Amino acid sequence: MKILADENMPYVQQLFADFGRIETVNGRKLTAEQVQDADVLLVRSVTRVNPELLALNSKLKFVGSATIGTDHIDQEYLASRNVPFSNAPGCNATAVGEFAFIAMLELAQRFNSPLKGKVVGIVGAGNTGTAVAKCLEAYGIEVLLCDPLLQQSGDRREFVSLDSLIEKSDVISLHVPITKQGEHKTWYLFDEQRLNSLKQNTWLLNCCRGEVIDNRALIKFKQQRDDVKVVLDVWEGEPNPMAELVPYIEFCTPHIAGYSLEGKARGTYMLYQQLAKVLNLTADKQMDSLLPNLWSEQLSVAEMSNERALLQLARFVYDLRDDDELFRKQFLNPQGFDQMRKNHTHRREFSALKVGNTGQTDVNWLSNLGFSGVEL
Ligand SMILES: NC(=O)c1ccc[n+]([C@@H]2O[C@H](COP(=O)([O-])OP(=O)(O)OC[C@H]3O[C@@H](n4cnc5c(N)ncnc54)[C@H](O)[C@@H]3O)[C@@H](O)[C@H]2O)c1
Ligand SMILES: O=C(O)[C@H](O)[C@H](O)COP(=O)(O)O
Repeated sequence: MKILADENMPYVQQLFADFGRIETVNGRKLTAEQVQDADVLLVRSVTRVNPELLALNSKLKFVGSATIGTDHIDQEYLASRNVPFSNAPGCNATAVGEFAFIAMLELAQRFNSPLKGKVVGIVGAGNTGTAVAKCLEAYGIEVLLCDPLLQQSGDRREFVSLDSLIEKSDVISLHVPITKQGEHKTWYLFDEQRLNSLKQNTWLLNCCRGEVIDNRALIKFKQQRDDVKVVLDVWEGEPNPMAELVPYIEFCTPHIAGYSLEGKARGTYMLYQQLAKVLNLTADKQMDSLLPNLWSEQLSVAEMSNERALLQLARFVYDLRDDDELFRKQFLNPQGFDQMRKNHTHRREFSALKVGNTGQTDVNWLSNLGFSGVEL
């Protein structure tokens, strides 16, 4: 069996070698010729799986995408050909949640305006939106959720409309899939009009898909509204973000919010399990065996009395400033965006770090934030 896999998918050899012969490819440049004799195709978000890509292949038994998003997959077409498909829902949700939380702490530090006391609106309350809410609520931040689809489906949480969220939130974090049709379509959800409705000093973060914000409108808006601060992990027209937009953005990253080591491993592992199920193969490998040990270091936090201390702890895990600096240097280079993604040093999730308390202050809430807690 020939397994064609994106070269940026970790742990493919460890997990899939028993199932067949693995060939790794550049997912962005994948051609129909390369795919023609594959039995299994494992992709990431940069590969458009559509009739053109599969035109020469008549033996495909499974397509897997190690991602949450599925907008790059023509699922109807796969179904019409009876090719089973699976993505990896939730695989990197914790990574995105922690990324957005860290970005908010960075903004707070940069603008000397504490996160504590602000109201954060989350648009899209699925896996990643819920993961951000979990971090924020652990820290005692008020969270508003907008998700009309979940609301209609009977989700028992409290929801608000998008207009109300915009009106009440100091910070807005976007966590919707990209959809081009229907009542709740998200393509340019934040168009010129909606951007203009943001209240003074709003912070806007986009960690879902670039086209949820009209990036041209955002340039125009930022030219008038320096009070609004923006963090972008995703960009309209990736891998070529609009150069004029970058100077207006506080923290720029190349679509790596979900790039924790755990998140990527989980993505590959979920496909391993799905392929085994579809082809009736034995999946006896464990995900934990893939990951390096937790940090041997245990950080002792005698007290966590101010936001600066929390930011220091978060920076120990992931320093967003490094990725932002690199982005500004490299995004205009040919292949710059993709190179940054390919060479990204996967960060660990909060759970990889044990925090112990030698002081009197109660820091147990750090466990709710995701750190491995240790009582001392
Ligand atoms: N930057 C990254 O690295 C990264 C990582 C993971 C996911 N993503 C993107 O984030 C998206 C969301 O991921 P998720 O795991 O939270 O997905 P999810 O499916 O668990 O949740 C998305 C939620 O958005 C809601 N939604 C849809 N349209 C909406 C609208 N118009 N207004 C409000 N809510 C709406 C849905 O009802 C759903 O509950 C993915 O589809 C993917 O495109 C990006
Ligand atoms: O949808 C997702 O899961 C993310 O956008 C994903 O992390 C993107 O990473 P890629 O597949 O492009 O490596």
